[in-house]
Amino acid sequence: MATSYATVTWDQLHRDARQLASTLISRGPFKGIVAITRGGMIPAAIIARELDCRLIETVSVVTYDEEKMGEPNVIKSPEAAGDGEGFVIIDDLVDSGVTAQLVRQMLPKAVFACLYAKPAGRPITDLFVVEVPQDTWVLFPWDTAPLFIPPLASKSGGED
Ligand SMILES: O=P(O)(O)OC[C@H]1O[C@H](OP(=O)(O)OP(=O)(O)O)[C@H](O)[C@@H]1O
Ligand SMILES: Nc1nc2[nH]cnc2c(=O)[nH]1
Ligand SMILES: [Mg+2]
Repeated sequence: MATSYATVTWDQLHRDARQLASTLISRGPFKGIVAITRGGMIPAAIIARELDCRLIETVSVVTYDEEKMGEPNVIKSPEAAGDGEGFVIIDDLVDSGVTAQLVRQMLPKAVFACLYAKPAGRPITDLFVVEVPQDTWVLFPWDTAPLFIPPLASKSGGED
């Protein structure tokens, strides 16, 4: 169970995806992108725009039910990417690295890149943007909504 949470805003995610794209430029050109659904799809769309890449394949791996980890289950394979040659795999993050490892086995010649990496998954990546502590759960913009917080001085806010 995570001991803390890190919230990523849309702005931050966009900046981090652009930074990943600028690093990927020197590893390309790429024939296409393989997005790991669902979390990799928005980062992949931003990177595809920056790299002027229009061939996007997906691979669907179901590993987590909310914060609970289970056995990874591949429900769609990345047929169009062959053995991965000329492709870059994009995900939002690596945590244990189980999802990344499974996809790398399917696409051994692809480059693997993600926005955020926890220490256990970091060695499986070729590229990532920000390292996150292992016990922190990353909250993505699609997981969250702005919430009203009462002022400290209000009767219902602040100290109990
Ligand atoms: O390194 P791991 O421990 O395998 O965890 C990382 C994976 O977990 C999350 O996906 P999730 O399975 O929650 O599915 P989603 O992308 O559809 O939300 C995240 O998007 C990564 O794909
Ligand atoms: N949203 C989210 N999904 C995950 N899947 C595995 N680790 C994480 C995490 O830190 N945040
Ligand atoms: Mg995912």
